[in-house]
Amino acid sequence: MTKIGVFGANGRMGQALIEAVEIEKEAQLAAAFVRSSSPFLDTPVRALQPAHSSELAFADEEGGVERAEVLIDFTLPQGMLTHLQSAVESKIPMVIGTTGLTEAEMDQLREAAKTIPIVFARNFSVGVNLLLNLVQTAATKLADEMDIEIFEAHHRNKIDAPSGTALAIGEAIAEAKGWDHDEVARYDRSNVHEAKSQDEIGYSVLRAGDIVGEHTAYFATMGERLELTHKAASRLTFASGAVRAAQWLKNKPVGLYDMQDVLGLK
Ligand SMILES: NC(=O)C1=CN([C@@H]2O[C@H](COP(=O)(O)OP(=O)(O)OC[C@H]3O[C@@H](n4cnc5c(N)ncnc54)[C@H](OP(=O)(O)O)[C@@H]3O)[C@@H](O)[C@H]2O)C=CC1
Ligand SMILES: O=C(O)C1=N[C@H](C(=O)O)C[C@H](O)C1
Repeated sequence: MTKIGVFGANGRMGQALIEAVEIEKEAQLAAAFVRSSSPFLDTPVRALQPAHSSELAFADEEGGVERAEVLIDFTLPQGMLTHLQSAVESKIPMVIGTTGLTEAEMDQLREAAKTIPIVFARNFSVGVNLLLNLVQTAATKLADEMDIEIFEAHHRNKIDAPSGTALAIGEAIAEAKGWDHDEVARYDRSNVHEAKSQDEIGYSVLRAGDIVGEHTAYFATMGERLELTHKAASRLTFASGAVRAAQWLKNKPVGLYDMQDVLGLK
């Protein structure tokens, strides 16, 4: 049995995580943390999740992390870093799915992984983690003159863009090509008045309605086009992956892992 603490428990992913823990027989919800200022503080988890089986109430994130054997964070970068500090102080392993981190914030995460075991992934679905391998195959096997573009679509409330997954796909392609991702990433063509070059990775973003998460990598040349697409139909997909990662991480040595480590895809 793995006792799990969820930060941002009232959020979209927080709610999906509570559901995923409930479904997993070998996991138990030890704490559902919200901000000190949250209107949900001290209200029963059942108020948001009527099917939840325990008497647990939403708890203040500023204390009590030691109730959990593994902590899970899908919040925002600033919140995640505060939660990470609590995890490090209490030496509790942490699964992190928060996206939109700057390089400096990533450095703090890497530093924390010298003290506690961490799984950090910008997408916890099995399909996307396989896609990261498939795009590397496409990038190395297809002819050099391919145009490479990445498209992502998400719900209207997503804040960061391009999505963490889109960037992970681009970074995987750049690695396979031997490119520096920062040098080849093209986020905006509105001021580029010239033809597309084959040594760049273009990104495009759509935000609309309730789209859970869709990603396509395009490899295109004259006469043919390969499109590799993943579509998530439910947040439970990511949440179940994160719970699986938490169970996997529980007894692992200190270090930084990703979902490909959890799934054995490396
Ligand atoms: N890696 C993956 O597979 C996936 C990653 N994500 C990522 O997860 C994150 C959350 O997404 P989602 O659930 O849709 O977002 P929501 O806005 O629904 O939830 C965010 C949660 O974080 C809390 N929060 C925000 N800021 C802080 C802070 N400074 N301190 C403490 N808590 C804070 C919010 O609390 P409050 O309500 O009080 O503001 C809320 O509970 C995003 O970064 C998203 O990209 C999402 C899906 C899959
Ligand atoms: O914010 C979301 O919703 C999602 N975020 C992740 C990302 O930025 O890639 C993963 C997933 O696509 C959903």
